[in-house]
Amino acid sequence: MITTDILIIGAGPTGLFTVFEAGLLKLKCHLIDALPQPGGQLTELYPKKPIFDIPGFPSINAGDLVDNLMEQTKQFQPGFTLGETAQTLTRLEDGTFEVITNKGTVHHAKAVAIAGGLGTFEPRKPALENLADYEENGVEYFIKEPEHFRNKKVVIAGGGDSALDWSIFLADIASEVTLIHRRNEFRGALDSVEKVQALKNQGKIHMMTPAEVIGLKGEGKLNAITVVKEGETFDIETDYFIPLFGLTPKLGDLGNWGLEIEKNAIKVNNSLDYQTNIPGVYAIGDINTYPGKLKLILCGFHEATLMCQSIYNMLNPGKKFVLKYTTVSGIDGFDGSRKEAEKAVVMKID
Ligand SMILES: Cc1cc2nc3c(=O)[nH]c(=O)nc-3n(C[C@H](O)[C@H](O)[C@H](O)COP(=O)(O)OP(=O)(O)OC[C@H]3O[C@@H](n4cnc5c(N)ncnc54)[C@H](O)[C@@H]3O)c2cc1C
Repeated sequence: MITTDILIIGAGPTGLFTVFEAGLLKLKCHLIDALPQPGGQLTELYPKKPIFDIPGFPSINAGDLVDNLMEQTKQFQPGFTLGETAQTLTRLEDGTFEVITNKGTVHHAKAVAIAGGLGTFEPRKPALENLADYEENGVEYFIKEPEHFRNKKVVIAGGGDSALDWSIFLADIASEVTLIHRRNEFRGALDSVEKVQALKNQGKIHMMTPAEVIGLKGEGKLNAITVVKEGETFDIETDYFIPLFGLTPKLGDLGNWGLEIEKNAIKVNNSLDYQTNIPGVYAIGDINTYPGKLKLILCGFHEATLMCQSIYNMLNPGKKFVLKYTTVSGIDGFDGSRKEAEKAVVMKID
């Protein structure tokens, strides 16, 4: 069992920043995310897109922002359960919570922060008759551990950034990489398309376009796929088939936790602390709704900050807490008044 002060469901930017704000208050955090890596939409949907509305950064790539957030959380040593979905929430008699994931991991926490964004991202699956027979038996929708594919034959299908980027990455790891797309044009970044083209020319990636996977074969485990290309049907031997057709966001199990839901989002008390109708359960970032809600990264950061203050007060009733700033030294330009400044900036918790 994993025990923590705040269990954060969702390791997107909002969940990650919560770790920092909670850490300042000496509250320990553990994060669960359905995806195999942190970063939420930023990592999964637009890692290379620049963002222009993060205060202090005139422009920052989404992937770099996630790296920075991870760096910022490090000092508070959060725990991570990645690649698992929070499935059930139970409020125990003493007011604490038990959350169990789809893989049976049990978490115990004093407060729960749902930072689930648009919900879990469900992979779009190809319409293949016996697909379910091969899921986790050769058919994969996420690449959690690239080493898993070392010296294996891999077929990737898709025309977006994920399909291109993983084809490039696995070209150096797998014994054979085949990229199949039903159109001749790819939707991904030009740079990635050029890299794939170069690897194709070097014989490191086989590219098949326009082509489509129409069947899966193998006794118990996948060992071949059937492809149709320009009217011709043939089999390709492979160890893995990885369709990367994008992800669909779903509120999923969170919708069955007794939370007040409005238009696929969790209703919160915005004027105070983003608490839901279940005391001790909060919803922050894209997943919540209240009058005037804006689905922006900086709004998630703000909500996380107010929520942490509320959780601190809930867990420490009557304890005086003076929040000031996080910097204690290096304030350039302060001389005569520096003493006063330092007094003001020390975090005082008790
Ligand atoms: C193309 C695009 C461009 C954007 N550009 C900007 C921009 O320039 N500026 C800006 O401010 N915003 C932008 N946004 C919006 C921004 O990405 C979101 O506001 C932000 O990602 C919200 O962060 P979050 O942490 O609340 O949620 P998310 O980033 O969605 O992260 C939520 C995480 O929770 C996980 N999760 C959900 N349910 C569960 C569960 N039951 N169990 C386990 N894990 C779960 C998900 O897997 C996900 O990783 C953009 C969005 C898109 C799609």
